[in-house]
Amino acid sequence: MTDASTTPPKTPPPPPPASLTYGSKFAENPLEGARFGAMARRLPSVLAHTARKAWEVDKQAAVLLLACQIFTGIAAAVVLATTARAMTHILGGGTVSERLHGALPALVVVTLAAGVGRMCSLLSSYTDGRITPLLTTDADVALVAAVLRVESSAYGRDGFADQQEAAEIGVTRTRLMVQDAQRFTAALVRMVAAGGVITVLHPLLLPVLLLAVLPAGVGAVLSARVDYRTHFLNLGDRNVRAMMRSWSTHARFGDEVRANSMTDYQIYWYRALSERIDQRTLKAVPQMLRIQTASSALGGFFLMCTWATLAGLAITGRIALPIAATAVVAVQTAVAALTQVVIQGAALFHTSLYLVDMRAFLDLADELAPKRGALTIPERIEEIRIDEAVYHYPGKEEPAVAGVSLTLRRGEILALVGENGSGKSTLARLITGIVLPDKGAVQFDGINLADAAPSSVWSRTSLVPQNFACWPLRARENVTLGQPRTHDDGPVWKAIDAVGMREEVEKLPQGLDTLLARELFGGAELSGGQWQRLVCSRALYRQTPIVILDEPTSQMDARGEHAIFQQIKQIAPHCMTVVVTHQLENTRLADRILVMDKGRVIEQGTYDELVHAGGQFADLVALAKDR
Ligand SMILES: Nc1ncnc2c1ncn2[C@@H]1O[C@H](COP(=O)(O)OP(=O)(O)OP(=O)(O)O)[C@@H](O)[C@H]1O
Repeated sequence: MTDASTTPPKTPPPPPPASLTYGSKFAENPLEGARFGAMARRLPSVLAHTARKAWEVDKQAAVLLLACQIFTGIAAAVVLATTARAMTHILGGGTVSERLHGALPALVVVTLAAGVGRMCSLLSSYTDGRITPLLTTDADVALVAAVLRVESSAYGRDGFADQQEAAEIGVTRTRLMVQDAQRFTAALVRMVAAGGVITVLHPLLLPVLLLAVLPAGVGAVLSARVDYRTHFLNLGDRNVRAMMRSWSTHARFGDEVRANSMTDYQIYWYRALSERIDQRTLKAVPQMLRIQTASSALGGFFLMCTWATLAGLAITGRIALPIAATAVVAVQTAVAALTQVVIQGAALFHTSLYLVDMRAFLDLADELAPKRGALTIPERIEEIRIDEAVYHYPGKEEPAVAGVSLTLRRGEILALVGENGSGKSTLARLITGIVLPDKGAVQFDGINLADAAPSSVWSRTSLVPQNFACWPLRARENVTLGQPRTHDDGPVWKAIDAVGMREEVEKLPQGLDTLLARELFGGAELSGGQWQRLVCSRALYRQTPIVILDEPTSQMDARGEHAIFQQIKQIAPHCMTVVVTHQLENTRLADRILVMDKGRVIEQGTYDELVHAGGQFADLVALAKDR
């Protein structure tokens, strides 16, 4: 028996993942309100786009694909027309052997034409196999390049991540683009051929036949709409789920997850989010069933009407028996082709929706690419000047940097200090030209960064960011990344020596050639501090006139930190150095310290001046000592 008063309270269940809904101008599903006609009108442009893309990546295969489509149509027409001739003989007068003998040439032609048709279909699959991987890579690379080229501020823009996720689906769908287009045009060509033959046999058959297939077309388009709507509603959740999956299953964060007993919650969270996505998907299933049942029933009814019309025409003697027999084959061919036209047309339309998302994202990325000037920053820079710079992050009311002015000269070391969120990293980003101020200006030797080519600006800067990437590349590339000079390892070792990492790198299984990713075959892993030293060595290797170090030694031991600050002193005369740090003792080496608060500079001076000034800096130094 348990005493209720001593039973520990039951832990409440964890909250479900936050429900993510669009609340922005991207909240509009482009399909809402789109009509059947508008969708049908889109198909030619999708076909033209596919053909253009196929032509760009493999001209030979594109021509072969086109030829196959034309020959498929010709073969289908020949099969049907020649079947009519064969039927005339088979159902005509004479003995069986005489009738067969008469029909033989036509039957040979039918067999040959059918063989050509089959051959064309095989060749089409072959060309699709040649074109599709190239097209997919093209789309994938275009997407990665577009994301890499946008202004950094775009990442924080409303809806950017979701639009990127939608575009990613577009890349996946590119795999189906050629196949859908090829199947659609093959069916269209077969349908035109069969339709032509049927019209020649009797003009009444074609309209009845069209009625039989139209419901399937409408059904397929409606299904595509339901499917896309589900996809659209799930977009935000899927985006977060993908991020969560990548973080929670990454080896690098494995310890944090386990030792903080996050595992069960993460699984619960992941499952809960997946179930929410599933619920939306499952909601669409009965809708799909209703659409398909209605379209099949209607289509079946009209098909019966077609057969009844044909029977009526034959019974009343308005078409001869051999013609009626040919019409049976032609109707069957046309029904199959028409069904394929509508199904493949809907599939193509469906794929086009995702391709439109991809195109829209690429256009957006284009729009968000730097629109700065083309001026070149000289190799040697004497002065950085910031005039009343203000910067707001998208969606934030308070500016992260609220009117900062400063001048930094060659040979100077500037330290930025202040409490969390005071705007130090943002000011460092402004100095590096990663973001441009909303108001005011940042100038390198009189050149406003808004007028300079970004690549020219960044070829003059080295940045050790607060959160750096541990690139799964070889040790050498981790130093030279962004500035590869692989013909000689001398400068690489010099940079590695400068951060005191030679021994560790030499001990790696393949030295500089070691892949720094434990999770990949043959890879090795560094400690947090060793990674940070390597990132600092990259900044030293670049030998640029501007060096920005945002908490560069936060993970280092005393020896590492000492080595880095020695290096900073050593390179300082040749460049302008900005160090963001919370280790106030380290600011002693700075020529000037800027103390930031709420995006403003509230104090500045040398260490000795500030420590005796009785301001925030002195307070922070006192707090650091009072531990
Ligand atoms: N990418 C971002 N998007 C939106 N707001 C941001 C972003 N980065 C920073 N901020 C906001 O800008 C303000 C200044 O941030 P910043 O990173 O410059 O501060 P900091 O002084 O470097 O802080 P810390 O000492 O914690 O590194 C903060 O209020 C922060 O929330």
